Amino acid sequence: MSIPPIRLAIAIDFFDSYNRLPKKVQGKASKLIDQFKKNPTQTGLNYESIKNARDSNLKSLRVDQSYRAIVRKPDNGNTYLLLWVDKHDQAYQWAQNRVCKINSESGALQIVDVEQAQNLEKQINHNNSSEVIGLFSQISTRHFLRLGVPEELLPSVRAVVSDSDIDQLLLQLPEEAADAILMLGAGYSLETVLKEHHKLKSEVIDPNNLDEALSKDETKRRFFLVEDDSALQEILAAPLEKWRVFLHPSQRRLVERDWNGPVRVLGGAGTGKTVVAIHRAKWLAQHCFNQENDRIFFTTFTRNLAIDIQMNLHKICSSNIMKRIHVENIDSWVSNFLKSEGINYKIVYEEQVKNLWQEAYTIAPTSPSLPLSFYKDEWKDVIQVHGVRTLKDYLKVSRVGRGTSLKRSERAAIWPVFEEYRSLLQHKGWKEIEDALRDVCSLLKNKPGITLPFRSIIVDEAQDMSEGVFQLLRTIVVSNNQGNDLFIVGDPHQRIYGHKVVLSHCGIEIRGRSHKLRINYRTTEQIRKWATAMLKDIPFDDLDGKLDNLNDYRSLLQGTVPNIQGFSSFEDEINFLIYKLKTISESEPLSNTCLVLRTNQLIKHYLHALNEHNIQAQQIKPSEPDNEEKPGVRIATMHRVKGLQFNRIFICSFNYDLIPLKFALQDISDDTARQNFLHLERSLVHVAATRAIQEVNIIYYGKPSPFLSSLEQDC
Ligand SMILES: Nc1ncnc2c1ncn2[C@@H]1O[C@H](COP(=O)(O)OP(=O)(O)OP(=O)(O)O)[C@@H](O)[C@H]1O
Repeated sequence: MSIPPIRLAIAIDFFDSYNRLPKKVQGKASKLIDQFKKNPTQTGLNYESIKNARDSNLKSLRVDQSYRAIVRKPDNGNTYLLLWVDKHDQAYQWAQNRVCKINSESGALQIVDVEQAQNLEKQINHNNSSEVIGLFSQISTRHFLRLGVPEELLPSVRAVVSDSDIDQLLLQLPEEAADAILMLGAGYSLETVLKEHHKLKSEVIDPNNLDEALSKDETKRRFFLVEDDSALQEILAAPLEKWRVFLHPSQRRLVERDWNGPVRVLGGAGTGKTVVAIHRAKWLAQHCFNQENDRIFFTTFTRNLAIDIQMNLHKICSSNIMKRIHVENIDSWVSNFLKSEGINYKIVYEEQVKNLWQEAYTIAPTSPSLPLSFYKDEWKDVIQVHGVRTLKDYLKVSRVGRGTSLKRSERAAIWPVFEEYRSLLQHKGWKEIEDALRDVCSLLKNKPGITLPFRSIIVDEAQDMSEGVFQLLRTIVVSNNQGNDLFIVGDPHQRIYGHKVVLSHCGIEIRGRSHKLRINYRTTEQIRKWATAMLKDIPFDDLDGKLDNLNDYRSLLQGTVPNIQGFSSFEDEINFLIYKLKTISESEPLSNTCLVLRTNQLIKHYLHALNEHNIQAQQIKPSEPDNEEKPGVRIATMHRVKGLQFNRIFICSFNYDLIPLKFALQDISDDTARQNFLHLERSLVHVAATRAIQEVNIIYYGKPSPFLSSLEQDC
């Protein structure tokens, strides 16, 4: 008799439990999966019932004498689920408390720990008076189910009266429901939440149709449907990086669809923006732009980030798909493009033009009397942003956002300094990146015969890109009404280079296609909270002229609050640091720990001190990726750690004079520029802290940073 096709789906938790098995047992479990996959009804497989199971479909299978796998055997049909593997008693205990079933309203397949759900309800009720009306009393049971709340957790959801109840609840909800409850708790209307989760309409759900349930985005977050043996072997061979397979439904919805224009995705640190952008590139290359000459341009702010992206793309894309994805940071692409057109001027940055500014400043008038920093900011924020080339244009241009007002006569008086600076640049054969961007735009628009292969552009770290960059990207990928043209991800709270953009000013219309990611996958809730409190009361834009906030941003991981410790001298701080590093090195490689500092100068001091104490250290240099193979603690500036992650972060020398950087601040005379600088400094701390997976240490000597006192009330 021929066996009807078997379908096997493996739960995300199975892979975790599999990875914890001793190597020998893994081999046996892998053999069992193989057997099971071929024919789950064969006689060699002995399904054992589980005594006192809440879900009678859960059975155990023998891996060897001591270990058991837990599977869900269907009453009918041919879809089997592999759920867990563990030592005999632990596996049985796991199974006794769980039910694995289809949510009657959302249609997603869910695994619920019933005992934990009951304890949660008791705990929430215990904390609150029965007189208080639940936060979500207006919302019907059907709506909650539709948003993915399992039946077993409904009493807990009903009992919620405070934010801290929500925090407890989030840890037990399936992720789609956690996302929805987070939004409701943050004050979004039910309609908005239903719409965002594509649940405005109710569906007819067959609670026994596993195949239908497995096709839902929500189920794909926690079950891997085995369709291809080699993919499964690959997953079992190495600890699984979950982002490669299990996208959150809100991530998957952004990736796998045709968009009829530019898309903008915001999300706090660690919410998987880069992961989404990487999967999006793969999906586009596979499904939309799959002709021989089609290319997708994946760009980001720095060269290091581009290298990381390329490496991660390799993990999920075949070499054929990789051929169609071009990854390069924007400045490098601009420079290479100009070279390919025979234009060879040097593109220069702040450090290289310091002396030129000093020289141009010698001709500054005594009235109005303005410091050099004012000229540099005026150049960056007014003249370059608006592409001003003549005095006539400068007299007309809007200076919105600058704190010091200037009469027309004063503008005219200071103009020669800018002219001088430009002529010094010209004399050296140098240009700033903003001018280079304009040159590329004009070449693309005016020079016949230039054709670029890019059908679509993906932008990561969009918060650090200038309007000049977006104008260029818009020019490269001319809107041809075919959609899927631009996919932009970023987080204005992590802006550390100071460019603010309004996408619509660059011809990029994102209305109806702007989305947000809310669940932080990297860091613990305690660290996320601390890092977010650092930004309290600062208004942040949404890259398109409106405001964004982090009210509905949460982590589902728990840990300890950042440890803040002060010392009376540098030596004392170093002694503490050495003691901590030695302790850490007893249980894990120091390469998982990074020391983060405000300046390059400080890095030298710390490297020297570490060396004196025989602690191996690797500096993560500005223009090189971190070599993971090299042993030793990592050390980097706050700017350099952007986009990276480590188990433990030490932000060192968190001193009064260094954070914010006093010598840079005292140079700034313009009030608005000072405010902006302070915001950037806070964002730098936010970025540094959110690189940590597990632990953040803030250490200082002497007087602590003033940023710490503003946190005391919040954390
Ligand atoms: N669906 C997912 N499942 C499991 N882990 C995920 C998922 N999405 C992202 N992650 C993990 O979360 C971490 C952060 O992801 P990613 O770097 O994409 O976030 P991000 O929003 O770009 O972060 P940042 O803005 O802070 O640089 C990574 O370790 C990534 O592997």
